[in-house]
Amino acid sequence: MKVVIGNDHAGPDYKFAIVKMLKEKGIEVINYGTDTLDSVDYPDYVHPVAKAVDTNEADFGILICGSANGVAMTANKYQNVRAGICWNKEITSLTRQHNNANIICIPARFTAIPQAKGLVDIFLNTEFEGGRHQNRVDKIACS
Ligand SMILES: O=C(CO)[C@H](O)[C@H](O)[C@H](O)COP(=O)(O)O
Repeated sequence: MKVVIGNDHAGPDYKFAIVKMLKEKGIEVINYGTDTLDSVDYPDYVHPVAKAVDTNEADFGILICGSANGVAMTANKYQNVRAGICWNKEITSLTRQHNNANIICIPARFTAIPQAKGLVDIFLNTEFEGGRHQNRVDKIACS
């Protein structure tokens, strides 16, 4: 499994903890996020992640900003990206099971680091259910 990760200044510590966890599990992870707390513009760090997922260079993406809204809005501009904002376990499971999300967006300013690590673990280990949900996912595209 190949994972790409991006974050703005709200998320370096979250990113470091998540990357460490993934590497310990033997998962390949590429860091496109900023590594400092200096203020940046989140789209600059989202586009490389979304492009990698959109083109199937990566299996999954992880995006982190303060509220998760900005990174999700940017990533969902890409035709093959389904980015969902995840802040608890059940929402995270459903985002995979029902929506076949390929990018998890984590609100760093509204989750703790251990919680965020747990959500990533759930996201990467939950299967899409298909069936009626496949029909709905197929209708997301606007053209
Ligand atoms: O949450 C975000 C975008 O949805 C970003 O993390 C921004 O940082 C957030 O909008 C707050 O901005 P600030 O410059 O960190 O105050």
